[in-house]
Amino acid sequence: MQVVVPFSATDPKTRLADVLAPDERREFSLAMLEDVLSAIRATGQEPRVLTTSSIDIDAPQTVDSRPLTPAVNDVLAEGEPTEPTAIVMADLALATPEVLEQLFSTAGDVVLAPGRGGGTNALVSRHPDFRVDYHGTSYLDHCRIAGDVGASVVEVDSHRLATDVDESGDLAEVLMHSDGAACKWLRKAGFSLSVTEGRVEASREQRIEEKNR
Ligand SMILES: Nc1nc2c(ncn2[C@@H]2O[C@H](COP(=O)(O)OP(=O)(O)OP(=O)(O)O)[C@@H](O)[C@H]2O)c(=O)[nH]1
Ligand SMILES: C[C@H](OP(=O)(O)O)C(=O)O
Repeated sequence: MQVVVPFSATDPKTRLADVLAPDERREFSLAMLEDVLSAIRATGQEPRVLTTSSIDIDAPQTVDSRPLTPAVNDVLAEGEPTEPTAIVMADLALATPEVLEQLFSTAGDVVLAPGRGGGTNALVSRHPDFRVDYHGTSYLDHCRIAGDVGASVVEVDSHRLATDVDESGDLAEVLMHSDGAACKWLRKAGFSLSVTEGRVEASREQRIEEKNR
């Protein structure tokens, strides 16, 4: 199986801009990528990163500056017809080898791990004609596309794979359910769990320069 991890290197995680500065978003994205690559390697697979520009990581990488959908569709089109392809997003900071193994070993022409909010956080394609169409309700779109090419679809129901880290509310999930590089990065940056009106959230201690203003 080829396992490909798409990664946006230039201006990643813009939806976290309310809580993280641009450099911090880049660092935090790389920490999540590190966690995802480690979890994939622990399943025995060797991941390849599909990145928008060259990055300094210890993993094979392919640079493709085009948007996500055409870049991934080229990977699917160029794969060996007999070899399954897995696409695993780089912002799955809660991913473990166990849930990835479940994804990789689930039988089906197209195996989808939906994200909360309509996305497709990870998939395996064993069908030569399956293609992706990311963003919006991509989970529903991928079910339809699979149906159109006559591919069977199986869903993997996993909290860890459903939790992609997009918005500030998702940071609490990382602090609660991970102890990897992304969690450590958040703690070092001053984030911790707090409970406000019965809701758990990740709040950040005031930075020293702000306190001194
Ligand atoms: N290769 C590649 N990967 C992408 C691209 N856009 C997003 N990704 C990756 O695809 C996954 C899902 O990304 P999104 O959450 O939709 O986008 P994001 O750039 O991480 O965050 P936002 O700017 O907040 O939308 C993450 O692993 C991203 O790093 C792209 O244009 N090319
Ligand atoms: C790539 C996109 O991610 P989201 O924008 O849902 O995080 C999707 O899964 O379609």
